[in-house]
Amino acid sequence: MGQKVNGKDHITIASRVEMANSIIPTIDLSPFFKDAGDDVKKKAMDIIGQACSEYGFFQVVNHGVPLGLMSQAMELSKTFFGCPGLEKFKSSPGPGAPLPAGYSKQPDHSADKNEYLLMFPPGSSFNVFPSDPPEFREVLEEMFISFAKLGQLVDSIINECLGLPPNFLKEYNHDRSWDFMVALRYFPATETENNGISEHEDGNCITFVVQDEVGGLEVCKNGEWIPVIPTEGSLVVNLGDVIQVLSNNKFKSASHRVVRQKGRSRY
Ligand SMILES: O=C(O)CCC(=O)C(=O)O
Ligand SMILES: [Fe+2]
Repeated sequence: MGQKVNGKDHITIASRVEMANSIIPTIDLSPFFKDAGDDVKKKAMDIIGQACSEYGFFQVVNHGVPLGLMSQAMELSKTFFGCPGLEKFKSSPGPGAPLPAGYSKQPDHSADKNEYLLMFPPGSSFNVFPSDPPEFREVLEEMFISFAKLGQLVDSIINECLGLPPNFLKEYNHDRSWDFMVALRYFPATETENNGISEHEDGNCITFVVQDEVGGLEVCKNGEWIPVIPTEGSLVVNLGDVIQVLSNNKFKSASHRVVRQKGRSRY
């Protein structure tokens, strides 16, 4: 009997260690930007396919979004969210948008403790931009265009990983006018709670996340929460429900959440 208990304990500990060691895979996308051989691309696609089945999440480096632009957007975002509330509310959403484009703060009763600035594609009549910092709008618009390009590449990779007919996802997603981008600031945790965004799955195809060094994004795998460790310059790719359904559940739309740290905002 003693042995049986030991055996059981051993399995429990082993699986805990395995979970703690789980790392969301990082893939180098540079082969897709140059004339690399098909075998190099295939290797990258195999890892992406496996990450999509196992986690529904992966990270990418050499993704084509300029690193200088990413850090500039992050800095400007911190400057904007550091402005007084009255200033920020000058960019509150206008009427009629399907999502609140412009600046919003979660209401006090919400379990999610964050504020955000949401935008649709550059040129959308719904967009509302702050005038301060002055370069913010231009940088956000550039980021948007850069992410849209990366979105096309990732769509084509996922398309091939799933063995869908050529250009299936491109045609399926031909209307890009409802793509949106959000700059978020999560407030520091308090003594009693640390929820930034409650556990959820994204309902779209693909989400890209740039998180600062504070981190806090966690992905659920087999009931365990795996932190997505922030690495400078890398981007997180998160598959949503549409891909899970189109893949017949082969690829996951994983539950994820953001936990806040004490004493620091997270962007
Ligand atoms: O801020 C993050 O890391 C993730 C945000 C998120 O999950 C979402 O906006 O759907
Ligand atoms: Fe999400």
